[in-house]
Amino acid sequence: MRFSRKLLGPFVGSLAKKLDYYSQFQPSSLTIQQYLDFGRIGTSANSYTFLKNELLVRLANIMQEFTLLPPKLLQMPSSKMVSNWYAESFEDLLLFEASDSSPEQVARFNDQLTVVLKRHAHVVETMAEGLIELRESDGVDIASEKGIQYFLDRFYINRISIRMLQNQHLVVFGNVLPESPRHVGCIDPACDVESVVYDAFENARFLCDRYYLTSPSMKLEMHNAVEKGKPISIVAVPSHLYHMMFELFKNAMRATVEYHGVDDDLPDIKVYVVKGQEDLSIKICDRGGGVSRTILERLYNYMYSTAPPPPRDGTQAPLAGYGYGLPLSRLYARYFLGDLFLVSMEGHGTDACIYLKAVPVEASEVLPIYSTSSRRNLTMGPQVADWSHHVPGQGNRPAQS
Ligand SMILES: Nc1ncnc2c1ncn2[C@@H]1O[C@H](COP(=O)(O)OP(=O)(O)OP(=O)(O)O)[C@@H](O)[C@H]1O
Repeated sequence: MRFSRKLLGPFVGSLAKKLDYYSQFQPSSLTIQQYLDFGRIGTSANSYTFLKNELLVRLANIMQEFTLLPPKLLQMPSSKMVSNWYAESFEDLLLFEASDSSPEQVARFNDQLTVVLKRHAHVVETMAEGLIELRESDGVDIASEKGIQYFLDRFYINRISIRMLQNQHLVVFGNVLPESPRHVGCIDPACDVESVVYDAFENARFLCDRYYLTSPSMKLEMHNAVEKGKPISIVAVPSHLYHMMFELFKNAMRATVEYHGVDDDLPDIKVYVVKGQEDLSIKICDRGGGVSRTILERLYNYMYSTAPPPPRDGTQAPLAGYGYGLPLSRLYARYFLGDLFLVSMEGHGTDACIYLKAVPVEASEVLPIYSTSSRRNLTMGPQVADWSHHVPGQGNRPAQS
């Protein structure tokens, strides 16, 4: 039975009850090693049994948080579309709740997963449109903006994790072909970091050349501190690493060309890749003029970009657009307990650093849990600052109660 969503709030009736039920459970974090082991020795029936429950749990946890977004944002056409997609997918997967794990059921489930993956393909852009619609219609107050920022980090990392589970199952046990015979699902047990770096650089350079008719070169240094002199490889999802590198290269190239001008000799982008016992570290250094500390704080904000907005008809792949490159890349890094941050010197350039866990048993999924604290953070107002400092241009104001 389909639940009617047109008349009431986002999630109503029996759907809301099922959401309440599944959101009581915490998502089960897996390590890359567990993904790998299961991909090698698991069976499709076991994978199906785990997934049909885990997907409902992960969806329910985030859908509950969705309902706590500012009502004005939930009323925007694009946000409504996204919430409908989630409700439809949750209902689609509920159909398998009580079913057995016969090969016919598993095949039906795999077909359903394909539909769900396709339905959610444009969630990021559509949610971004929802924010633009909100800004254009009404503006956003600081309390709401903080809550939205907190939600989007959780929403997108949840989405990354759900797609990981689905893709992994469909490649290992369904009809989707792996990228190479070496891959286990979407994981490469011997991901060649150098070739991912080159791939990302060349593709970013292609966009940069097309947009500015020039682009900086790259100087790459690799250092394997674990197996001296050997190429660096790690167990990783190459598409995630590629995504981060591509976004950081686009930013470094844009900053370099805009700071030096198209006619100048452009300074190289320097890249260092080091594999240690615990971390794989990558540093991308540009001389694109850097940013001030005030601006640096805002760069992970989903509502911040200095680039003109991308065309809405999708005609041309822009070099920069919604301002999602950095926040999303940081989520890809954090998803398996890595991190990404920028160090900048205004007037000179920026270093972007990525850290990934080099040991697959330590690379554990970071997943949002719907809880009292998440409810509070989503709905809380701005924090009252308890430090005294002079705000330029505002004079000395009486303390606010
Ligand atoms: N290396 C850098 N040097 C200087 N400024 C930077 C650098 N990296 C990012 N920025 C600034 O941060 C802003 C946000 O970057 P981000 O990658 O999140 O979004 P974007 O590049 O504007 O758009 P897109 O969504 O296409 O990535 C950029 O618009 C730019 O002003």
